[in-house]
Amino acid sequence: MSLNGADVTQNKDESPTFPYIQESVRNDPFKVPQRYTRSEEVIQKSLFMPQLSSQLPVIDFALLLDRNKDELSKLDIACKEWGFFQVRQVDINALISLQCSYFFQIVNHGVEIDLMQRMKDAAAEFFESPIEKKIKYAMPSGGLEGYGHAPVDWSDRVNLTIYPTRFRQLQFWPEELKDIIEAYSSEIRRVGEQLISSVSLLLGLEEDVLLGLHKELCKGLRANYYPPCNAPENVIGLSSHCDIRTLIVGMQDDTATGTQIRYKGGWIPIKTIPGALLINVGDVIEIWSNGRYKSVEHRVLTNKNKRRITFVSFLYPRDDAEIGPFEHLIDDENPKMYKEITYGEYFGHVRDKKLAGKTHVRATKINEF
Ligand SMILES: O=C(O)CCC(=O)C(=O)O
Ligand SMILES: [Fe+2]
Repeated sequence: MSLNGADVTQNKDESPTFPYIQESVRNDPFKVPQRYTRSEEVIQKSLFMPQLSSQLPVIDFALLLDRNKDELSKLDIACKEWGFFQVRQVDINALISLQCSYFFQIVNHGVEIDLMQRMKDAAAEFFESPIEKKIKYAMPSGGLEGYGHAPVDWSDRVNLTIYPTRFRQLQFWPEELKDIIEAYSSEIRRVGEQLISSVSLLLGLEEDVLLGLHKELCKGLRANYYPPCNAPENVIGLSSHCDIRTLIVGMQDDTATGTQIRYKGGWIPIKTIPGALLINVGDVIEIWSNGRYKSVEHRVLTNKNKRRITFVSFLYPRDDAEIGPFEHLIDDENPKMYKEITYGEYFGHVRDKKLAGKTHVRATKINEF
């Protein structure tokens, strides 16, 4: 049975049950259906390295805009060694509670704390509203946009294309989120464009080259909702994956953690500074840079008592953009690692595949053909 495209099944007393995790938890907070239970091997324990997660590089956005050499080289190291970093807003109140070392790493990404909070509040209100209201925006089966759920992961989501505006599918935009999505996305696009320009300089190109190669900078927004789980050690909120885009600008939930990055064969939990934006390198930069910068595997675990909402803004090229490695980054020491492909071909190749660590970018590696 299908209601507005969403998969809906009937249970014994004929009331519909929706395949959304949040609804399942609402109906029975103690139940963890078998299909979400993952093996111990898949779940793999997290490494307890608090000193490492708090060292996630912090980039000073204002200095980056001034093309400050030290900050650019910090960005270079962040992209090379971590693939993940954070940019933060100056917020004196939050600073007071921080360790001293962070005082020297204050950055200013310029996105108003109030705007970020309004995005969080509006999305929380949407997710907490009755299913009958949310289902109006349900992602059709096989579709990519709208209010959906991960098939085997413990999360629901709203997924939307934001830019270029002609690609928008407004029927999937919750009415009450429209204005805030517009305001938030425009700010995040500004931050993303500046970061891509900085990466362009680091790769030895003029600052507008990388953006130009996108043909048009496209942007998607995903709000992830991770309901609490009675057996968090048995489920995964979002399976291990690398993002197939250029650059990803995330806004974490300051009230609960869960996101982890692959580090030396293990997993380390990420804890961002309140007000920070979390940035990660996607496959497209890995390919363009011939592997100098890596898109890092990450995953999300869930919490027993707390729900968690995160926002991920994906920046990526238009389908006809070429994404082969730059010639000047290929030499005897750095042989060409990936083959030329258009972004559309790359996306087509991965869109129907399951989330699975680094398998996607590996498929474009020269020696795997
Ligand atoms: O929720 C998060 O922090 C990460 C989500 C993520 O990796 C994604 O949506 O691709
Ligand atoms: Fe991701």
